[in-house]
Amino acid sequence: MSSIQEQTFTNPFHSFSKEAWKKLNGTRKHQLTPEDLNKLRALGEPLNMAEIEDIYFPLSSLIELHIKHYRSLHASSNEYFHRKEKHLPFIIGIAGSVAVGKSTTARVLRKVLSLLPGKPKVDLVTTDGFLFPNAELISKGILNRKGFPESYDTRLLLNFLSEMKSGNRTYELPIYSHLVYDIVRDKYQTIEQPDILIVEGINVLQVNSQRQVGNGVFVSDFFDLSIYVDANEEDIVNWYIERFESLRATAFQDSNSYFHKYADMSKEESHAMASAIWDEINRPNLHENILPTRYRADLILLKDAEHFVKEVKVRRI
Ligand SMILES: Nc1ncnc2c1ncn2[C@@H]1O[C@H](COP(=O)(O)OP(=O)(O)O)[C@@H](O)[C@H]1O
Ligand SMILES: CC(C)(COP(=O)(O)O)[C@@H](O)C(=O)NCCC(=O)O
Repeated sequence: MSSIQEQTFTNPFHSFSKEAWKKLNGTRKHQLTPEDLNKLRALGEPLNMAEIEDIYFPLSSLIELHIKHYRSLHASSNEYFHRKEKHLPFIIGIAGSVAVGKSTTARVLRKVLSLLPGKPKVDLVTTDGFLFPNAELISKGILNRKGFPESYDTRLLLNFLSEMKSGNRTYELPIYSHLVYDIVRDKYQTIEQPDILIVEGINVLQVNSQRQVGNGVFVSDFFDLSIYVDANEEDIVNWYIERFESLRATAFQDSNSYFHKYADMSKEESHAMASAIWDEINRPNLHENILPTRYRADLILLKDAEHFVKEVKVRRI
């Protein structure tokens, strides 16, 4: 008998080229305006209507199938247990590297899913709100480990998700500001009775370090569907460095920005600084904690060097 290390696994994913994927769209057509598109776009990401129609409309139709199945199972189990419980939110997890564009994927999905029949209420939560405040990271000596598993209050994240899946559907969550690079004091995001909840963050498919806080329960145990946003690492580093330079010229000029001290750097200095942050923090985190979670997802969106999805991998069911 071969050992686990020697065994090869059959690929459980079905791969679709962009061309094949967009043909799945069927007849679904949503109404999105140019203003909608502007609101969805993030710095440095050339999102366009074709990407939404070719990638996200078919994706929303697929998710609609999963939601129908989920609701029908809920109705059947209500009948079986002689209960009349209200449906619980359908929870979607979105993972991937820093700077890969998870937040844009999450925003676009929220928009297209909210246009589905019945106009479901879709809420979006980013796990940066579950980072410990800087003061706490500093006192633990781990400010330079921001984004690593130990920098998150995973217990709170698990508590939030288990409340959502227990029917307690209103919850106040902390908010993280990328501008001040910290949790915002005395400000909260209220999550109230969503039909669909999207949870986006680098850590959402991780299993190891959460063992001691979750009684063997992991964040992804609460997901009904999970997506990993993937790209070549070389492209992700370039996006990170280019974004840092664009932010230097814009957001860092704001005296409230944590990075304001870098506002007057030359382009070369800003490239060197972004590279150093990438090498010290984000690259090790990608290799140690994020990439190893990729094949735990139900669906992988693989992007090309221009940020457009070129391939979709779907776990066979
Ligand atoms: N230092 C910063 N100042 C202001 N905004 C930032 C900063 N760093 C990242 N952002 C913004 O925060 C959002 C999340 O970025 P990130 O966590 O890298 O995830 P992703 O790129 O996968 O969405 C992006 O829209 C990005 O433009
Ligand atoms: C807040 C982050 C950990 C990313 O969280 P995400 O919302 O992508 O889950 C990241 O943007 C970050 O701040 N990393 C630390 C190093 C850096 O400044 O890039």
